[in-house]
Amino acid sequence: MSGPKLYVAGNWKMNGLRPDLTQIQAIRDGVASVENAPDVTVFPPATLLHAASQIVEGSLVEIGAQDCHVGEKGPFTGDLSALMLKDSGATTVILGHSERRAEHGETSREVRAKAATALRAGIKIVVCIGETRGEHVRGLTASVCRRQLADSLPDESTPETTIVAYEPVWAIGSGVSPTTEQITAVHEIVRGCLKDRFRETSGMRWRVLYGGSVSPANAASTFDSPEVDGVLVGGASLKAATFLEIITAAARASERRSAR
Ligand SMILES: O=C(CO)COP(=O)(O)O
Repeated sequence: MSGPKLYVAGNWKMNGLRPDLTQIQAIRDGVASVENAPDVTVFPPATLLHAASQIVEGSLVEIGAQDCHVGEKGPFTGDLSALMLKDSGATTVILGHSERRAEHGETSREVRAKAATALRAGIKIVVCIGETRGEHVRGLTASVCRRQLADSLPDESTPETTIVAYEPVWAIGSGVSPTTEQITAVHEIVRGCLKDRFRETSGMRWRVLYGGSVSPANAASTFDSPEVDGVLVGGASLKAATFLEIITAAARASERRSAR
């Protein structure tokens, strides 16, 4: 299988104070000793971006941010621009996370505009999509994901700059996750949309991540799906030891894949 290199992302959400930077150090050092390590990006809160970026400088680990403003600069009190994030050392930004869609009323249209701004600023993007429990139960998963993807991704997206994360809202922080087959089915839909939209032959160059209650206990089975190019981890990324177990599971999975 010759897909992209596996990718493990840790979304710290609104967690982390300066003493927690030791976790970033431990992740950096741990990744350096994992053979066939995946690409790893940690997304701490904005207050830690600069310090975290300095810690990972010259290492295999990158630092990302969790949101940006749609504008480049101006009178937007309390907001952060993509250029500011880049200036603090972030290489990537998560956009359209379901927590922002739900709590800040972010629409896919806004996500797409933010994504275009981030790409113009030279920042990579992780665009999140995923259905709610109600939509899942009503059999709307495929249509919701298709629509969110179409509306959230800017035309400027490329496989090098853009990652899609499928995060079913009902799986986030719940300890419940879809079966590997369910994840595979949605990722196939996502890849099909990417293939059609960007006129590619297979869609296999794009990274499609799974997120939602990923843990050391289920990471290996998640990577059993050849459609999974990586994971977006919330709670289990806060402690380096736990996050490194997931990173190691990704490394073993990439070895199994290349042996096929
Ligand atoms: O929302 C998530 C990552 O962006 C997933 O969070 P949990 O891993 O805590 O379920």
